[in-house]
Amino acid sequence: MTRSSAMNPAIRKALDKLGLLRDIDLVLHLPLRYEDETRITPIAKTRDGQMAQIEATVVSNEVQLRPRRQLVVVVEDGTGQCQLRFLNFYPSQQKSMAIGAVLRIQGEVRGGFWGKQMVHPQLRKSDAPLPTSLTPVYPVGKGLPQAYLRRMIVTALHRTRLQETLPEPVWRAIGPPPVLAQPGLSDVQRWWPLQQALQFLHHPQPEVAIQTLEDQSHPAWQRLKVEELLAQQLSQWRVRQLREQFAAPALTPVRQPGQLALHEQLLGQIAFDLTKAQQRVVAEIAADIALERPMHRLLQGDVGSGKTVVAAMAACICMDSGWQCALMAPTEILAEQHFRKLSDWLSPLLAARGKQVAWLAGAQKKKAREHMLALVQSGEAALVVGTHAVIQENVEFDRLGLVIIDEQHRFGVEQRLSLRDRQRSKNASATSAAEATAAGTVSEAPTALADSVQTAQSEALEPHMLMMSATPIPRTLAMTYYADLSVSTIDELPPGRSPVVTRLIADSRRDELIERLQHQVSQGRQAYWVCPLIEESEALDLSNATATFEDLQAAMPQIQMGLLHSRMPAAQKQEVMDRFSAGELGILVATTVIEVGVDVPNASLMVVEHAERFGLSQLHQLRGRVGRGSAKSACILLYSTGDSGKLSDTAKDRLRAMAQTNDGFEIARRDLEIRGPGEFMGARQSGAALLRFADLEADQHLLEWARELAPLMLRDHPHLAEEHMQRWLGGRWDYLKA
Ligand SMILES: Nc1ncnc2c1ncn2[C@@H]1O[C@H](COP(=O)(O)OP(=O)(O)OP(=O)(O)O)[C@@H](O)[C@H]1O
Repeated sequence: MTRSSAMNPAIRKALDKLGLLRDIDLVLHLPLRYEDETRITPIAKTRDGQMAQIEATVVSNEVQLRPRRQLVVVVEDGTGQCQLRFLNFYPSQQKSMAIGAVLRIQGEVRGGFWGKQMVHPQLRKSDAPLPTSLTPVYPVGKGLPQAYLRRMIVTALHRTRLQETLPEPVWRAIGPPPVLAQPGLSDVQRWWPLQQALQFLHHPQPEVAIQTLEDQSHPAWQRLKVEELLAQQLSQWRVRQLREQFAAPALTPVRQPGQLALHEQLLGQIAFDLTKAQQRVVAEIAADIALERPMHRLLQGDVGSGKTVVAAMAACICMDSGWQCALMAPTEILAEQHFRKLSDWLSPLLAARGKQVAWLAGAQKKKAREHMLALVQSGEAALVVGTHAVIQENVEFDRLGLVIIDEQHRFGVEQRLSLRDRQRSKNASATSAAEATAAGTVSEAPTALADSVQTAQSEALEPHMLMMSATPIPRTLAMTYYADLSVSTIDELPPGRSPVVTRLIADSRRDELIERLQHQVSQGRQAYWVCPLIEESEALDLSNATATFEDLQAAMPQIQMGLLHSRMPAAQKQEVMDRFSAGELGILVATTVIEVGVDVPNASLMVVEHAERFGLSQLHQLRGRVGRGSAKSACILLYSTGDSGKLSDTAKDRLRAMAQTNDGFEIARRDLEIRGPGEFMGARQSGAALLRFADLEADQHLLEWARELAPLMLRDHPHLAEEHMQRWLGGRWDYLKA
């Protein structure tokens, strides 16, 4: 598109904001709705609430001062009269509506005591020819006039000749796209060529039912949705293909003669047997990291399903193969918890091999950090656990084979990439030095080492990635935005868990609740009391939690309580957590720092204050802190209706969903329904292309088709596939490569 250099800056800004940079972007900017300006309706035939166009003569025109200053014009067309009201108007407008003027008037008709009325209708000269197609109404930003955008789009449509990227030979093997069955239409009639579909959607003929356009069930819309979904699937497949070109170390455990491998020793050491689901996902991960291309796998499992031990097994297999493993968590509390658990399990086993577990976190003292960095660099730290500190510039690994990221939602895509990219080059040099000293288990296993060194010599190796998430991803999302990841799902809880009972209680019954809680805690149960996050201010957050803590202490003086919030120094946080874990504290008052991963099986009660302020997945995470042992557990969602005296509909939906189900998948599905994919996915999708036209739930049948076609199209028609992605994703394609 050649943009005039004289373009008004506000318009330029609005166009940029809408991503309307090229002709094709304009052509793909489709109407929100349509207005029918093709017909004139006699006033007598207009209905209350209808958008109508009338043509009539002005019979009176006056400025009234009550109830406020307004221009009231009455028009008549021989079948009836209609009153036009303008609250803001220029003298020139008043003039153009002089008595006797014939006008074409468009607006919503309202019936009232004074007869038919239109408020702020649009006016046109009556001698302009009537359009022959419906008038599109486009999404416009601030500063972009609708009429201006309409003209730009007409020009762009005129200039653009779209090559058909989906001719029949492309999809012959899997059959035509399953566009909505329209009685009486053949497949071909339903499958509109793209150019025709776009022309039509911008300027549809008036005889088509507006309903099928606005609910997007019309074949032209279906065509567009298929296009969009296909572009998205193609890009995900491309990401996968690109990644598969990179090389990774094949992590195959090597056992020293006469000694069990680490992962075997770990199994012998933990106090429980892995569930079938845990065994299956360990096997899936082991098979994947044994390959010489980087694993990119999501390990999902509901809260409390036992992901940590699976991560530990993966780490052991990596170390058994002579490579280092890094495990990162989004908060210090969680990272520390992982560190403790993994150190308990593995430190003695690693010590016997001259190796250890290292700890890296932001709040660390300089000396301790330097010591850890040296261990990581020399390879003596076979396992490195920490927060974001693990991916900072100055952390150099000797030979990093596997990165495990807990709660991947909270790590930005860029952070993940930074780790991967730095490591890719680092591994290249580390492995090409044939003397690479591996973790003890393989230092005397020449074949495995020689093999991995050989593969690494010519190419850079990139570590395998395992992302863990306790927010299960609904199937439709997994098929679209996570299509570049392999997924392992722990779909079974460890035995002996009883479901958490969830109750909704109004804040007005707080005293009653405190009384019951006091009774339960005095019987030896432990409880969390969670205070809401106040987004605008961390300070408010803190004072809120502190105030609640003080109130609760005053109300239950004989109960030992602890307070936990994100501003506390790490050591103090740890001390409070330790005392709670050890059963010394009956109640832990906390902000959402405990949301992810905190594991104190003995705690069986949870109160979430102002539950209406939390998101659904977040509530599910919080609730997952109880019900982790065999004791019966309960979660009380305290809600407050605030000044308005009632809850918003979404808050009601969320709280009801929580009370109805404990199933993380069901909760994720409802969360997606309530929030939509953009918010649901948070960081992962910031800036990335979300679907504009297709709807993940409603258009699932089209999605399945696109998913089936994408790999075939890339293989058999790569040029058309490329053209298709360029058309739909344009500049956003680079981001998706991440
Ligand atoms: N197979 C098993 N049998 C019995 N207990 C198990 C089993 N696997 C894990 N556990 C125990 O279940 C609890 C929850 O495990 P873990 O902390 O790994 O869960 P998680 O999946 O990480 O949950 P969250 O996402 O809520 O943090 C832990 O106390 C763990 O020791």
